[in-house]
Amino acid sequence: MDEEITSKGIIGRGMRVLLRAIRMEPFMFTLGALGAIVHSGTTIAGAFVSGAIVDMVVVPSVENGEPALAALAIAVVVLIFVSLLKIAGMISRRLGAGAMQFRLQARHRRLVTRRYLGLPVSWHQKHQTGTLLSNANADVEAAFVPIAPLPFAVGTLVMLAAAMVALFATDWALALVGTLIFPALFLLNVVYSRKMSPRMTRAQQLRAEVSAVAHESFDGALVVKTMGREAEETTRFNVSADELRDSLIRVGRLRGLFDPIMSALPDIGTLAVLVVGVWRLSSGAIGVAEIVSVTFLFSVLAFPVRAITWVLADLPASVVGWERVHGVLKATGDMTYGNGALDREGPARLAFDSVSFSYEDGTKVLRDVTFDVAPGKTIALVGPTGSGKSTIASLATRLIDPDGGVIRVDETDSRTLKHAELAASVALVPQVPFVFDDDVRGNITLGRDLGSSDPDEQVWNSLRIAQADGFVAKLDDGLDTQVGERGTSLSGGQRQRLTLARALAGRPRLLIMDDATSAVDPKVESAILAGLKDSDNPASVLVVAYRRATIALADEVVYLEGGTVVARGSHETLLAKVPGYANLVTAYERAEAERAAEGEFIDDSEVSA
Ligand SMILES: Nc1ncnc2c1ncn2[C@@H]1O[C@H](COP(=O)(O)OP(=O)(O)OP(=O)(O)O)[C@@H](O)[C@H]1O
Repeated sequence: MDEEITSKGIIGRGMRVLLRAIRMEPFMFTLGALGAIVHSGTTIAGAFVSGAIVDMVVVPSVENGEPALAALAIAVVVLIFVSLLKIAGMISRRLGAGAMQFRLQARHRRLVTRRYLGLPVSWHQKHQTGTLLSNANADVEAAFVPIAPLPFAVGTLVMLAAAMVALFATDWALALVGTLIFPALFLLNVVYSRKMSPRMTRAQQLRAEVSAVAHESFDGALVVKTMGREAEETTRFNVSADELRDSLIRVGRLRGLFDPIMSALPDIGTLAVLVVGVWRLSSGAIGVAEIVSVTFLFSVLAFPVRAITWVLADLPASVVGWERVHGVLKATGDMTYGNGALDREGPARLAFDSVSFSYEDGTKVLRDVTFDVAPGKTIALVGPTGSGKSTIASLATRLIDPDGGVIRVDETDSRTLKHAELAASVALVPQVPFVFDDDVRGNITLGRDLGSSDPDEQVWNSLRIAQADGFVAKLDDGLDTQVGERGTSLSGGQRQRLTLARALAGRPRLLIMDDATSAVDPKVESAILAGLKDSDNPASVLVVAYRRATIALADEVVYLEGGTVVARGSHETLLAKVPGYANLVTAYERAEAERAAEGEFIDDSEVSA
């Protein structure tokens, strides 16, 4: 994604981002821009009111030796009126600009996050989590930074145009100074943003890199600590952080060089106005009031002109941020859905019909896989590592789609089901359990309507079948106990059982367990499978199994080797007839006995009644 972002045509691309932002927030932009125009108009008016005051109050007072009180009173009223208008303009400009910027940021954070959830697993596997965090945060912010000064800049443009008209109306020689200074300001701004663009692009990329490295270090904290790699990991982070620092210093250095030049130009203008003005005054072409007005005009212009600089200076970062955000928003690979619906009651049927699948690298992982799980039956999926068991689990839950063949739930091709229909009937309990930073109840319900008059009763029911009710009852606050990042740390087996209870709480009609009870004591695992069969909502089960006891509880075994179904039948038949299967199960049994001897399931052997 990053390679596509170049500094070519940055102003044009930046303007397109701004126009898109204006189209998305027309009301707030209008409020801000109108406020800015009023502010600019009153600033120019202020310059000419000052000139008029010199002409009508100061000069007559000096000439007559007594204050021109009536004119002074009028001047005060006009000045107060102009100032009040200016204040109102400023408030409206700031409100409009602020609301526009923060609303756009919030909206795009939501869009990016929603897009992440919509994109398929394959897309996520290709993108680092740190980069995704940076897209949703730093990039969204950067994309809309120029929005804050945008209405001000628009107002300033109007002000510059009005100032030019006023200058020409006053005196051509003074107008000449303006025609030199104003374009020079623009030119400088353009040069600045051209030079800044590649520096900003690099800084933004490095920001994402720092975030990715940091995320990986935190995620792998356990490995880093146990392997004693803290120093190396810190160095890796420091290298990234130093690179970002240097890159930001390069940005700052350029800003430091251009900023003073940009503030100095209007002052040079003021100086030129004084020189030209004195010459014009001596030749009688203009009066003192005109010189005061124009000098005042140049001095009040110095600050607003910076607003244009702010917008242009932040354009490169905005373009980079926006293009990274847009990269996520336009990412394709979405799954398509049909209108099909499934029954809501009774165990479901799952059928794989000549299914083949390859990951993006092109190697075929599954070939012509055909098997079915009849309603209410438990099928054990057994096979050596890498034979394709997890891939079958992902296909059955439609995390991925097959390249060939059909997967049917009941009698319906799962690709023709409407969105979320499959999730209502089929639940996956993954290999690696995930516990949210929430209480036990929240982790089980996930905010779903469990369709029960007593949701807690249903939560306890699921915990019971998952053999998790015992340890949850012993937690200090029961279902209210915080688990996950902020709360109680759970053992591996407890996390697995909580994840299983979460799947069960949705009363699935088909349960796919992908090695989901590997950290659970074998006795507990058997109790779970037995409980599933006896439950009030019996489901069909496809279980990736290793243990003889688990396999023995299944109605049938599907044995995979190298992505194809080699045999299917009862455990005893396969044991007797398929040497590969017999070797594998015996090897598992030996490994299991070693794990038990090492006391691996010590915290996890409690079986509830
Ligand atoms: N995201 C991926 N991209 C590319 N190849 C993958 C991906 N996931 C798995 N594979 C490959 O697909 C094959 C099947 O993997 P899968 O995880 O389905 O096997 P498995 O039988 O579940 O293995 P295990 O028992 O070790 O969990 C393996 O060769 C694996 O390297």
